[in-house]
Amino acid sequence: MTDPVLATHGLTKSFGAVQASRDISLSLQPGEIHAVIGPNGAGKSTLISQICGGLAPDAGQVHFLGEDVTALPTRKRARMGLARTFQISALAMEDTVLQNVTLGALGARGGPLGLLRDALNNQDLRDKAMGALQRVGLAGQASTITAELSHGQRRQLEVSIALTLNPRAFIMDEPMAGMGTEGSHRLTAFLDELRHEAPILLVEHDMDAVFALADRLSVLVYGEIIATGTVEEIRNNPQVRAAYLGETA
Ligand SMILES: Nc1ncnc2c1ncn2[C@@H]1O[C@H](COP(=O)(O)OP(=O)(O)OP(=O)(O)O)[C@@H](O)[C@H]1O
Repeated sequence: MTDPVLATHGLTKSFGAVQASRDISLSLQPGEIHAVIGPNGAGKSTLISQICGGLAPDAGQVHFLGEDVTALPTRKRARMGLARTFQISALAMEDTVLQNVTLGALGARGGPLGLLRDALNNQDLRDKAMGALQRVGLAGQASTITAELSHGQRRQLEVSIALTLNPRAFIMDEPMAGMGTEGSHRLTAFLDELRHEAPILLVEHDMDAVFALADRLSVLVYGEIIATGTVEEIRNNPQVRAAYLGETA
């Protein structure tokens, strides 16, 4: 097996008496979509926060690109190319699509945020932003006010911002949330292509999308990974069916 792009080793995190992560070890291979599924409160957000640097684990490590990044702040992990897209959108709704991506690209460069107006007029940054918009198919909406985008287009916009980071791995927190059936289908096709840019750790409740996309799934229940495997293996795992999938699989 090739070296994983991202791996956790024995991540453990408690909040008082609640063990939100119990000895979680998982990996993300090049080109792979690895989905993490589990019921509400299973510990998915806690896991993502530890991977991205928002929460420090009580024990365990996070390795990214072969480096132990457990002690690095979120910002440094992001600069290394750990690109998170958010469950709750952090887009500036009153700004144009291009402005949102340009500001994202500026953040990636670590430039002074006090010079926003300069940044928006900086040709290099604008070119980089337009390039990212082209890759997600949003170049035609560059001058659109972000609030006017559909849910699916907002997700594409978030990904285009992430693309300006030169991502080496995507961490996606419920990208299908709030999408209609058609939007989910389109986003599914989009993510299927995006995996070639960088592998995706996908936390998602939409099982149709998960089953269509995931090379591997890990099932999280009460802070613990009870199974990791292919879609077929997970669908047929009696423990998973009992704990989570029920009859929907
Ligand atoms: N900051 C916190 N303080 C105390 N308890 C917390 C905190 N964050 C999470 N928890 C608890 O840890 C457990 C896991 O929560 P987490 O939000 O990670 O689950 P989740 O799988 O992301 O849930 P959902 O699918 O509903 O978003 C829950 O019991 C939750 O109440």
